[in-house]
Amino acid sequence: MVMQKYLDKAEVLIEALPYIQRFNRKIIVVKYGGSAMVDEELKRNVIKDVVLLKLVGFKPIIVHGGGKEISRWVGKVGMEPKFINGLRVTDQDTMEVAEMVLNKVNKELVSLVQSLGVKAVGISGKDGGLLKVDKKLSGGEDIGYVGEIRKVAPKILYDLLEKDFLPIVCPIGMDDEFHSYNINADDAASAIAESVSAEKLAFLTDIEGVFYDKDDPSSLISELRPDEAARLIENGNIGGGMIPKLQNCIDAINNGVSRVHILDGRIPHCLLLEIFTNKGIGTAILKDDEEKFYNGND
Ligand SMILES: Nc1ncnc2c1ncn2[C@@H]1O[C@H](COP(=O)(O)OP(=O)(O)O)[C@@H](O)[C@H]1O
Ligand SMILES: CC(=O)N[C@@H](CCC(=O)OP(=O)(O)O)C(=O)O
Repeated sequence: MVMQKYLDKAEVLIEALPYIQRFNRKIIVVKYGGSAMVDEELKRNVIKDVVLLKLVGFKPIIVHGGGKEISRWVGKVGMEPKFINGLRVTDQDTMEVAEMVLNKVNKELVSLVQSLGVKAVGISGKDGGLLKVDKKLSGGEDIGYVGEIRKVAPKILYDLLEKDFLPIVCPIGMDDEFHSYNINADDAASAIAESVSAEKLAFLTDIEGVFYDKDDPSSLISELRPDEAARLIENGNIGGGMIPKLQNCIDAINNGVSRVHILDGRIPHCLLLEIFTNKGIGTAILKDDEEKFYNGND
């Protein structure tokens, strides 16, 4: 019985080894969404996986959200959270709360990584001029201090990676006048992944992946090419926050990121399962010319 347990572990390791070799020294951007930060145990497990990726030689960068936590604090100070097309309407007061909360989440993640023995540095998109933004409108409507990323200056990330730090980025940027802007964390993650030509971009969210029918969990799609993903959006198969997420996946894959995944961050070790096993989980967005692994199953 005990022996079997170790044999199983050895099998897992043997399956993982080619992936460890293939991705050694490669950059993996992990977008860790607030919806997959529901409790401390879950957070610790997700961060443990990212730390492991670092220890076996990958170069992970975490880009995190915290939308739920921002809404909680906005409510605490007596304001009503408001969203238009998935983006938070961000007036001056909301911006202040959002920046405070995202910085708090950022440093909590830094503490977690450090507690697991890896050196981390938490920054926002303001640091080193990482994320330069313009004001973003939603369907022509002014939604306040919401940023559209115009330019990414990844030098700060390369410098941190070179010095062996794990960078943890929160989605706040600055415009040319040095005002702070709130950025959707999916936008920040894909822009950062593109700017460093990441090998992988993984979105950790609160659903198993992309469903063909948004109300039918048995309709999970394992692999999608950019044109298929665009068609799903056009045809109305996709709703809510999954629309900008999938659009970000398409943009990332069309702009130099080799592989993009949407994973259920609530599944223990979802990142490791996706990266180190042949089967994978969630939804992978493939390049146009990449062969599908699950031919016919979608
Ligand atoms: N076709 C679909 N497949 C999967 N999820 C979908 C689909 N259409 C809408 N959704 C919704 O999108 C949500 C994920 O987006 P969002 O809540 O913005 O995630 P996050 O907070 O992690 O960025 C899911 O929880 C789900 O309710
Ligand atoms: C402009 C905008 O909507 N910004 C987001 C930033 C945080 C975020 O995106 O967090 P999740 O990934 O957890 O959703 C917000 O204020 O909620």
